[in-house]
Amino acid sequence: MNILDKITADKRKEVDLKKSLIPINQLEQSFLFERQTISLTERLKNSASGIIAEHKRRSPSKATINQNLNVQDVAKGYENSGVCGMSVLTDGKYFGGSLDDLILARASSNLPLLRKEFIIDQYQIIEAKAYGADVILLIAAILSKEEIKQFSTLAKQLNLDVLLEVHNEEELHKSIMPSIDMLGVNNRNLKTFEVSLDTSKTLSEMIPNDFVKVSESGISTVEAIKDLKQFGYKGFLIGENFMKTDNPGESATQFIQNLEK
Ligand SMILES: O=P(O)(O)OC[C@@H](O)[C@@H](O)c1c[nH]c2ccccc12
Repeated sequence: MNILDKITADKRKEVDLKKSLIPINQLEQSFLFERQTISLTERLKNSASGIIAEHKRRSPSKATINQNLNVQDVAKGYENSGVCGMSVLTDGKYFGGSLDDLILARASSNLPLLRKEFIIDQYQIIEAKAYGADVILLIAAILSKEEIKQFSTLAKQLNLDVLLEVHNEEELHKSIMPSIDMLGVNNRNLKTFEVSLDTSKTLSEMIPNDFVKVSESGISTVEAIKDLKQFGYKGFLIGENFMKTDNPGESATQFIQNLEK
């Protein structure tokens, strides 16, 4: 079993348990369920920097990135830095995140928020909305074409944007459909953790122009962004490079200043 198989097997158990504890109609009563969502896709189209900054304490590939920060401070810092959006890991077991992180980020910033989660059930999409997300992530490697269609259609009905993540050509081909807003290419192979920005570069020309292209993972320099922009990328998802510092918001501020020079 590779790590992605393990994560999804655990996730199924977690979601089944949650479903038995908190029914969907209870989630729909959250006051955040009625909130007007903000489109990350539109922001990225009109942004010079295109940075989406992530809150990530740890990951299967890195045991500790930063455990000492307060998610509200991170969210405020990111907002002040001028990033386009924030990604919040909500997986507990492998990434040390939670839905509380999402709600706290919502309470302390007006950025479009991406729920960074391994979505394998429609329940998690309703949950994302109930906890204040604006965008969901769908990972092609763990979903069938039919699931991608169903899940993205539900997200659109809830006014959530959809970022569909791929890592290779096969995943890309099964994912291209009108209910997707953004196509993210993960430079990290989630099965082996190998990282290469060449993945974004190679897949870029196969992505139709009507999707906003996002390059994810392993980005740590402004040069990398300038390079990826030549391949049509509009969005850049950065986690560790900011989170490994004492002040991620300040790091993002400096990064964006350097990008604009
Ligand atoms: O910390 P990095 O290398 O900048 O990566 C951020 C983000 O792309 C990464 O956390 C990520 C991309 N896709 C995912 C899917 C699940 C969990 C995490 C991820």
